[in-house]
Amino acid sequence: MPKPTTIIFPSMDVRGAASGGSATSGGGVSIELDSVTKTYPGQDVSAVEDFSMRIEPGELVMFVGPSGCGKTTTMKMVNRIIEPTSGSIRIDGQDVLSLSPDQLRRHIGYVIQQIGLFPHMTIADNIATVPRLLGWSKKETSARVEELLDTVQLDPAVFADRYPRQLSGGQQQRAGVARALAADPPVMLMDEPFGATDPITREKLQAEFLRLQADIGKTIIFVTHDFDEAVRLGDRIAVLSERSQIEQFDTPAAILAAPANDYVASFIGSGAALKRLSLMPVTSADLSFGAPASGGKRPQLDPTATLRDALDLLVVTGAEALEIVDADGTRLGCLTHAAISAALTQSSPTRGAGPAAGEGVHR
Ligand SMILES: Nc1ncnc2c1ncn2[C@@H]1O[C@H](COP(=O)(O)OP(=O)(O)OP(=O)(O)O)[C@@H](O)[C@H]1O
Repeated sequence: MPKPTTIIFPSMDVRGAASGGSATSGGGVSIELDSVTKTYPGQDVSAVEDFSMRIEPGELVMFVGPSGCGKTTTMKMVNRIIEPTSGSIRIDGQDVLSLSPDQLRRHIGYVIQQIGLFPHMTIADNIATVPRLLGWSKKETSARVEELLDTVQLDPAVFADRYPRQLSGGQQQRAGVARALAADPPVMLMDEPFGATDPITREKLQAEFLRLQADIGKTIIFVTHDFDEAVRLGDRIAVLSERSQIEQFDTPAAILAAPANDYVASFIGSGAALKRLSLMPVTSADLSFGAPASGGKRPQLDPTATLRDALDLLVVTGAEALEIVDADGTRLGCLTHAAISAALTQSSPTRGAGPAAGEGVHR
């Protein structure tokens, strides 16, 4: 992949030179917001007030909160679609207010719910927009377009020359992600990117996105209304209330195990224990090695499955225990209801701590 013509985030200079040009080589950079406030003209109350947060390179941070709490305003100040009233924002240590907004936006991927593909341009031309603005050659640009269409699982032979209206909602969303990744930006801002898709497409896009992020390791701010989406995707979740006040900022496992207050607890909703089990691999429970009880055959589960999968299987089959067996057929032990309950109790992390051992199976 060609290198951007202008490097605006200092550490990207080093990484860009060393990357050798893979499709997904960018890595991420830190984002720091320091006492950021936004008061819209004519408004008495700020939409965002005194917001401070540091996001580590390569981290995927979810902003969750009710409609109107200031999630989008906070996020859009990072690429200066909205200008802060006061405070500072640094990307890779560099003050974004010192950069030209156009330059800044070419180095920050942006994906929104409405997708924002240009309707009169083909999918290939849509994806090529930023590389062209950055002065990449035709050959480099078309190679990049093809590579990205492959990355988001849209066959270039089928989709490159189509127009957005000739794609399904989920396909358009994938093309939107490809366009945001075109110039390999170190930072991505995603505003309810999967919000308009049906539940099945949404789950598929989330799974694809997790696989992609495991490779590309961008620094991502991802806005969602959906707490379950935040749990599934986020390295950390910021639960926000009015004026973007941070009620809790921690890993999904830590928030589920120890919500900071009633507001956060109400946001988690029912089923916190089940949500936590979906973050824990079966191997985080104590597996026992006794012989199968009544000689009957027990249902089997792969060690990559979660404790939530295990509980589902126990309930559906009515079995008293499951056998955990790896892909080579080696028996790792058996898993009981009691062991699942014990794993849940033992793994309760203290507030502010990282994920408990074995949690975080989604990444
Ligand atoms: N251009 C604007 N002028 C005045 N007020 C605005 C403007 N844009 C947003 N607001 C107000 O700022 C507050 C925060 O809006 P924002 O869009 O950031 O919230 P949000 O949490 O992203 O909401 P949603 O989840 O519904 O998208 C809201 O009260 C909104 O009405």
